[in-house]
Amino acid sequence: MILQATQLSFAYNPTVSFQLPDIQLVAGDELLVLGKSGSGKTTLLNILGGLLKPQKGEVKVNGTSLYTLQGNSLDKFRGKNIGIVFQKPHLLSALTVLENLEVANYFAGKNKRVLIEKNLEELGIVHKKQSKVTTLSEGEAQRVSIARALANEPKLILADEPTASLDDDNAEAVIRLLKSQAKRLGAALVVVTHDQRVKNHIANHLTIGDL
Ligand SMILES: Nc1ncnc2c1ncn2[C@@H]1O[C@H](COP(=O)(O)OP(=O)(O)OP(=O)(O)O)[C@@H](O)[C@H]1O
Repeated sequence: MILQATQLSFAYNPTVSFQLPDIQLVAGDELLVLGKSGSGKTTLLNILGGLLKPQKGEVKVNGTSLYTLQGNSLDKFRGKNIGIVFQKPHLLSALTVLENLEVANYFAGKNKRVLIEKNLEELGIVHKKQSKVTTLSEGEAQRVSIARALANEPKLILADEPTASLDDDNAEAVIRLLKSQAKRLGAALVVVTHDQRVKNHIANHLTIGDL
């Protein structure tokens, strides 16, 4: 089992709280998370990614219960095992595209230069590898953040609106890469989206919030 989320609940404050559905994914599984704006999709993804501790329940990734890991070891585990594509790219602005990806490798104790270049190629941005990330368009930066999420060959890939700022061709390339990498790595893939173009590519759907 790659991902096992059980009996999760989370509250930002007494009026904004969520009971979240159980999720079980094995290697190669793909899941699309749907739900209206504000229903808690990003919150769920952050909980699954070890970024937001739930008040109740458990998240197990590849057999490890995330929130039993303390501080540094949770960060290390995340770096090695979980690839997260954020809604807004979080890149290191002083660095180039390639350096951003190499830093991700470095912190996970990996060196995946060949894979990184291949992914950049597939995403149509390999010609930007020496560019500072501040010079990229929104869509290019989004594709770099996808390459970064995949750079450490994670077992769990979590993507929050990964195609939001992309045209049809690039949206297609992104979803193709996420799916092919998940398959190659024996990873599980969870995608949060409103994008109709993505809905047609992932059969397994989960709707959260009031139904
Ligand atoms: N740090 C926070 N403090 C308080 N409330 C928050 C916080 N972050 C999110 N919320 C609230 O929690 C709810 C769920 O937010 P979340 O971002 O998970 O929704 P979402 O389903 O991803 O929405 P969208 O589709 O618009 O991205 C929203 O009502 C939001 O205002």
